[in-house]
Amino acid sequence: MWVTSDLETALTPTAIALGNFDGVHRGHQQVVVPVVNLSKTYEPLNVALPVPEQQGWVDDVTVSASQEASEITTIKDKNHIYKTVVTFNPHPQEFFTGQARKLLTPMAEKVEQLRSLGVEQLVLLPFDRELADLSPQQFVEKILIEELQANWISVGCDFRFGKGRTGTSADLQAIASSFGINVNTVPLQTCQGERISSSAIREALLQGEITQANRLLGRAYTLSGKVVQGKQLGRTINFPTANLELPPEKFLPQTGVYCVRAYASHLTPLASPIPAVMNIGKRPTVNGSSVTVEVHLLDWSGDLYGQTLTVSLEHFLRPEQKFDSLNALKEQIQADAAVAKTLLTIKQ
Ligand SMILES: Cc1cc2nc3c(=O)[nH]c(=O)nc-3n(C[C@H](O)[C@H](O)[C@H](O)COP(=O)(O)O)c2cc1C
Ligand SMILES: Nc1ncnc2c1ncn2[C@@H]1O[C@H](COP(=O)(O)OP(=O)(O)O)[C@@H](O)[C@H]1O
Repeated sequence: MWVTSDLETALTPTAIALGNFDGVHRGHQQVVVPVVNLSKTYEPLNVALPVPEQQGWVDDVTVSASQEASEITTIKDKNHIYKTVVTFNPHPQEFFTGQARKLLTPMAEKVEQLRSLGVEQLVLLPFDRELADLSPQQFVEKILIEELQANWISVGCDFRFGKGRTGTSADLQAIASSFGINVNTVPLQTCQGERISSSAIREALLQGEITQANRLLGRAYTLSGKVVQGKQLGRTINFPTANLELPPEKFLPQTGVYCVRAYASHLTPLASPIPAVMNIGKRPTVNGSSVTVEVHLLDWSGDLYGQTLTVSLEHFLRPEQKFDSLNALKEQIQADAAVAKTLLTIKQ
């Protein structure tokens, strides 16, 4: 997938899903998938082809700008409409409040999720004063049509854009149609009567309602990070734990103990996760001070330091407790592991 924050290097013409898409949840997927599924025979409305000078191909979860320039020219095809997600960076709310937001899908995870849906390009519009001041008409004309040569646009029905968030999805439809461009407006999606939204997923995660969060997401919530050193106490109680270093902006669920599946690409094919237990918390038993995320892989041993480990959350098991001794903690972790094995075996 091609990732760019520079409009001059965007691949055009485009079919665009427009929005913030934090979480890439089931509602977001309803907006993005029609773009991906757009018929291959769809005729481009225009064929102007500026050749990009910079590149940022992302073939795995790492966002980088290190690939070969020749790759762009290889796939550039004047009859091809690039299936594109256009989003804002930083999030407009972050720009206006100056406060960083915790994210369900930090950039690397968002890229991976969109890529797995079949998106070919992610355009990260730098959200600055100039962009914030564009009227809805100017935003559509300058950004979507002139710069990105949009042929087709998909948005959620609650999408707002342009100066002061004055533009609605109906305005987008009216403006775009004056240029002969169709807008697909997706109604709000619900799941068992509840609206699917990033806020509902955050709320469920904060309550430890993992099944509900996963249902709204359409997949299991994941945490992904590099394995770093801890206090090396785990091995002394026969429960070594891989300590995950997460992006600082990653949204964390309620603290406590979870039943998870662990994926490490260097160890197992992605299809074969390793059952595991995880603790998110301050570890009061050992007088820990900061929140850590630690994973013990069941019936497994090996060296994980420096590797990237991803865990998918399956069940919340219990809140974190302060035990009188390491031995008491060890007995509880044994019990947690037994419950996790049962839960994961039943589900498989
Ligand atoms: C499944 C599981 C459950 C845990 N539960 C608790 C707990 O209830 N209270 C606590 O203080 N620490 C808990 N921990 C964290 C341990 O205190 C921690 O893994 C141990 O101190 C070793 O950490 P280290 O190897 O990073 O030094 C748990 C860890 C795991 C893997
Ligand atoms: N089953 C396992 N689950 C997690 N880590 C394991 C396991 N077996 C071995 N390890 C290794 O042990 C390390 C954790 O040991 P631990 O004593 O808890 O040290 P630390 O405090 O540095 O995490 C992991 O980072 C990994 O390299």
